[in-house]
Amino acid sequence: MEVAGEPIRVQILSQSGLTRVPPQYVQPPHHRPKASSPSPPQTIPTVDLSGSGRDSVREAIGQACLDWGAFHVTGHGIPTDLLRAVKRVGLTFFNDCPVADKLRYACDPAASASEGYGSRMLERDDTVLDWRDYFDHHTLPLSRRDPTRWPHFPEDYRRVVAEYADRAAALARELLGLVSESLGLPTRCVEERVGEFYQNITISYYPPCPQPELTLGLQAHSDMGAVTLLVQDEVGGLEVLKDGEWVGVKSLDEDAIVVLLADQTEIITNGKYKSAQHRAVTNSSRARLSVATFHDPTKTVKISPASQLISESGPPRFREVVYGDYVSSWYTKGPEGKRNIDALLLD
Ligand SMILES: O=C(O)CCC(=O)C(=O)O
Ligand SMILES: [Fe+2]
Repeated sequence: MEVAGEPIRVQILSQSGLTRVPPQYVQPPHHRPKASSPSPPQTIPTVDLSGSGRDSVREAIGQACLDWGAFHVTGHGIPTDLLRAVKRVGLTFFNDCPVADKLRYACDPAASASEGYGSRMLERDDTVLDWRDYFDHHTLPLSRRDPTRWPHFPEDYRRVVAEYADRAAALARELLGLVSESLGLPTRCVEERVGEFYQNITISYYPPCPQPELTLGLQAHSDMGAVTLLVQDEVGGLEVLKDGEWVGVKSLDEDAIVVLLADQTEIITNGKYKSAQHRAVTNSSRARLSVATFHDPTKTVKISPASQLISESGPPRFREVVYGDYVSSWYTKGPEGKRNIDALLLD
């Protein structure tokens, strides 16, 4: 949707006081969120990384990966103040920066995952739009990191995002180590197959929506890389698919981080662990902010199941893929649940 050549932002729509969402944002009935179910909702598990002994932490991670592909971590060592700060700077940018200033950082609407302030996720313009604006930051490797392309306001924005990026990468490495060990693999097995992290941070802003029952903040997908860390505020709206049902992921206490296994980890583990399908729903009263940190392979890396997990009785389940080809397919075809990883399945 374009206004005078400038792609519109959902926040501007939301603030215009409309009472019905424009048709481009209306999901087909089978994609719409359900009214909350009366049964007590189950939720993703929590793993305390500072818990007693690596054996039990490894076991808890393994079980969470088998059952959900998504879990909260606490005791991870990233200071709560830094988690608070990364949400604060994001929210300040969206709430307090004048639109004209924000648009100085507009991302290139023709390129997928380009850095900056945007709203549309896919290149295709025939898909239903998400009720979301975002700011995407290229953070690792350091050769991609140029904080002058990030907001200048509030004044500690760039320092906070850079500091958080480094702490998140260290945590992602630790988690992939535990994932490897939980499958009986050497600690660095999954990390080595991923190679040097390509890390992006997307701060998503979901404005209040006049018709939350018709829209999605972010359509159902699994993340394409290796592992995603997600910091969310207390508003809530993230949902994970479990046994065919969408389950809400409430924010826990302030230092909890949501971990989502992504598609390349599913391939490397030969499908022993599945990537988590997730989406974001909207609400009519409160804007929501989340900070997603993606840890992906470099585009030239070839990803295939770890040889240690392959045997005569357990043949490879996925064919090898060059990660860059996977990314291109994801952005051109769209996620549609897990169609991109399903396309790699061997008989
Ligand atoms: O905002 C959220 O909770 C989900 C964000 C997400 O899934 C993504 O950016 O890939
Ligand atoms: Fe995601």
